[in-house]
Amino acid sequence: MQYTFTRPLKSNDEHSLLVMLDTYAISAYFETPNQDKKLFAYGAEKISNDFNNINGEIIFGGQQFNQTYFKDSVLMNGFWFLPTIYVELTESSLTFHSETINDFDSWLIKTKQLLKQQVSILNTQDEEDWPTRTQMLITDLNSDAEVKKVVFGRQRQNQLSRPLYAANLIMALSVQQNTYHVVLKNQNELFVSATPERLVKVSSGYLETAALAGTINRGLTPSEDQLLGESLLSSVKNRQEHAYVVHELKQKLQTMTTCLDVPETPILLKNKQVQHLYTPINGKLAQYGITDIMTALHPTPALGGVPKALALAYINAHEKQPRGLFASPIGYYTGSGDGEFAVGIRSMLINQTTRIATLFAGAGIVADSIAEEEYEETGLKFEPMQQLLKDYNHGE
Ligand SMILES: C=C(O[C@H]1C=CC=C(C(=O)O)[C@@H]1O)C(=O)O
Repeated sequence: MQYTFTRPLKSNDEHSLLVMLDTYAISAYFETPNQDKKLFAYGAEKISNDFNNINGEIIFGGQQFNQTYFKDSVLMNGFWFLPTIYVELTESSLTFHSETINDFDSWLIKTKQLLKQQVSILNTQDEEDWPTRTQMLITDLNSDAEVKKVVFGRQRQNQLSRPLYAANLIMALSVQQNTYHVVLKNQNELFVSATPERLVKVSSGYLETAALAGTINRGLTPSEDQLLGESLLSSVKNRQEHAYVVHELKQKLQTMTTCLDVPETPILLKNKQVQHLYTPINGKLAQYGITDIMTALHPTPALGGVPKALALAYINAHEKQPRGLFASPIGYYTGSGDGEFAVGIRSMLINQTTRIATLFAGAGIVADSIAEEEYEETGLKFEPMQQLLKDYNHGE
């Protein structure tokens, strides 16, 4: 971009940058799990619902899960934009990029006060028949040898008393450790995710992805937590669920990378509410850019199922609502083919006009899954966003 400069980070920069997100009709925020990078994007020079139709120095956004139309939403049907301004924070520095503004500090000074307005949840609606439908899926998996795994999703709607601010949400997200924090804003819609799952990161020809599938709750004490982790690592059902993901990532990436490193056994990745089986996978890319990898991998068997086509057909036919950006790539890519995409799970869509927050969760179902356990697991997976709606009032 025309104007770019870097300076040391000042103590209130981050706060001001967060508040600025709400003053633009279109904006985005992307924070990595180890917080080594925080990206802020403001305003749009170009917009498209298809990443194939937009390019530029850096593009932010998300792809819809599949072609199923998500009613009354622009964001959820695929939303990509080239920002007017973007800012990158590292631990100690700030880099500002803009096509039109050449004085960052006088732009930032226009920041309004952070507004703090209490929000309450007026009512909550769940898909109460989900365990029954999941039991039907388990029966189908046991009678149809061809379908091995389906990641079955559910949604929960919370009616809120008032609209929410992206800045307050992001501040309140800080309790969710070891996860990406992503917010995409378009007009009256906000998509928010505290996802532990990376789809892919590409940096100077080096690729990092991971298999993340297989879940158990966290313990109340360190020893209980360790026992739960050990039982997850030795669970045949969870190892199978996980192995499908590793196998497919390996297959897809073998022809697209060199020096592909796929560890034999998973380790544990611990979040606030759950712990997962996790296999980090790395490789070198000779000719492909990040969007090629995204297209090849999405949706992995951690979000769709095995075999992919049959699982997606099942999801389309049996989930109650389209997914939109749930379980889809969200993040950014650059003109040189680098970038990072997380997967939009542990997520919600907020419609500021209707004041409905729709929460999303899914679970990998295999033949020996137990419907009630999967219902509990998806309940835990709602928690990061359900908690966020409660914590919102206690934000800064
Ligand atoms: C689909 C979700 O999680 C996926 C990622 C990690 C573990 C999963 C599992 O154990 O089922 C899911 O495959 C979700 O959180 O909504």
